[in-house]
Amino acid sequence: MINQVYRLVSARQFEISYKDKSIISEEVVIRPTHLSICAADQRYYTGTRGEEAMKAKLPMSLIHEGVGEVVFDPTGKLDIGTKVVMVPNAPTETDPFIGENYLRSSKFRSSGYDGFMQDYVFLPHDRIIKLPKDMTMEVAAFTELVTIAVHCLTRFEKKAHLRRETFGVWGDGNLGYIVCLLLKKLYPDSKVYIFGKTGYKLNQFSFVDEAIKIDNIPEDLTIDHAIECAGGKGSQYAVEQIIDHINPEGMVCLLGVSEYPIEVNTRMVLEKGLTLLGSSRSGADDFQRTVNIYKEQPEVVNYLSTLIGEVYDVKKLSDVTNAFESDLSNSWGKTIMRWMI
Ligand SMILES: NC(=O)C1=CN([C@@H]2O[C@H](COP(=O)(O)OP(=O)(O)OC[C@H]3O[C@@H](n4cnc5c(N)ncnc54)[C@H](OP(=O)(O)O)[C@@H]3O)[C@@H](O)[C@H]2O)C=CC1
Ligand SMILES: O=C(CO)[C@H](O)[C@H](O)COP(=O)(O)O
Ligand SMILES: [Zn+2]
Repeated sequence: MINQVYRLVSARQFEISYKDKSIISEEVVIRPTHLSICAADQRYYTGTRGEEAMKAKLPMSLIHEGVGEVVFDPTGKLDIGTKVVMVPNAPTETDPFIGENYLRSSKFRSSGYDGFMQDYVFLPHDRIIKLPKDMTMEVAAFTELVTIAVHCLTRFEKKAHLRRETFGVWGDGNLGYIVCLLLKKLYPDSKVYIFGKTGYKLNQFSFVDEAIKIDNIPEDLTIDHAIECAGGKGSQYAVEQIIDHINPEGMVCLLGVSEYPIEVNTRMVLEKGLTLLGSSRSGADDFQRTVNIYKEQPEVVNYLSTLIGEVYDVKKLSDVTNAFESDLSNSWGKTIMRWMI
């Protein structure tokens, strides 16, 4: 069959390409239904990812957050119409110590390898997770972002010391919201503070113990562990404040992506004996864990629906451009594309 793949060819410029694909294989054919825009896609779309990376990775289909429906399963295991979330990481080997998302040999969709902006996506069974039948698909669309938080907190749980009385989360956006929500679910007896820049965004964090503006942090406030979800240059300011307010031997989980190297006060990292734990992307196990949370704690899905921003019906390529442009000016929530192209 001929599959249409919608690729970014240069900043702000998409083109259609045609790929011949045989359906006589082990792979399941999925029709994407809801796609969600990540900050990483925006860095490619706007060209801010940097000239070198743009040159090396384009042309490339964007989007690594998405769900769809099974249209054909050669093994017959999945019924046609089954709603699934697609795993963007594609490992080519396994390692007993290194996670699939950290293996340098793994491919990641929409980072040098075609993403989900296609008519059909072809995936092996281990890259597909079945969703609950009654799942809100606009929320399911950004499941990959939820898996980032699940992955980070799973690693934190294994590596951090056991005093977890207070957590500080820096970044009053999508990822900060998800991390705070999961922290309150995982550690109901702990205090969770969100640190951000904007009053109306901080007001959305109704479930945290305190929402604090970064220019108004009490000097004597301390936290046991911190999660940085700011990104860009904001990561540097966030890490600076984290180091000031974290207790000795705390863990600083780094999630925000910065295009440029940021400065870190290593003297105080040493003096306080801090651990910096970077996490990037996620693996199939994190997706399964996340879908289990959706099933077992449906109130999490309700809270996540606060993050549904603009929802666009995409029927032609110019609708994709409109969705990306509008996402740039939306200050709260995720932009979702109902994939009807
Ligand atoms: N590690 C990983 O695997 C992943 C990392 N990411 C990265 O995480 C980051 C956050 O993503 P996302 O939540 O979607 O983006 P958002 O833009 O929604 O959130 C970032 C928020 O942090 C705020 N902020 C900026 N500087 C500071 C600061 N010094 N202290 C506190 N808050 C600050 C921003 O405010 P304002 O907009 O006003 O500047 C914004 O509200 C991005 O860099 C993204 O690329 C995303 C997915 C996966
Ligand atoms: O968003 C992400 C995962 O969800 C990562 O930030 C993204 O994969 C980084 O990739 P790139 O190097 O292409 O910017
Ligand atoms: Zn992403």
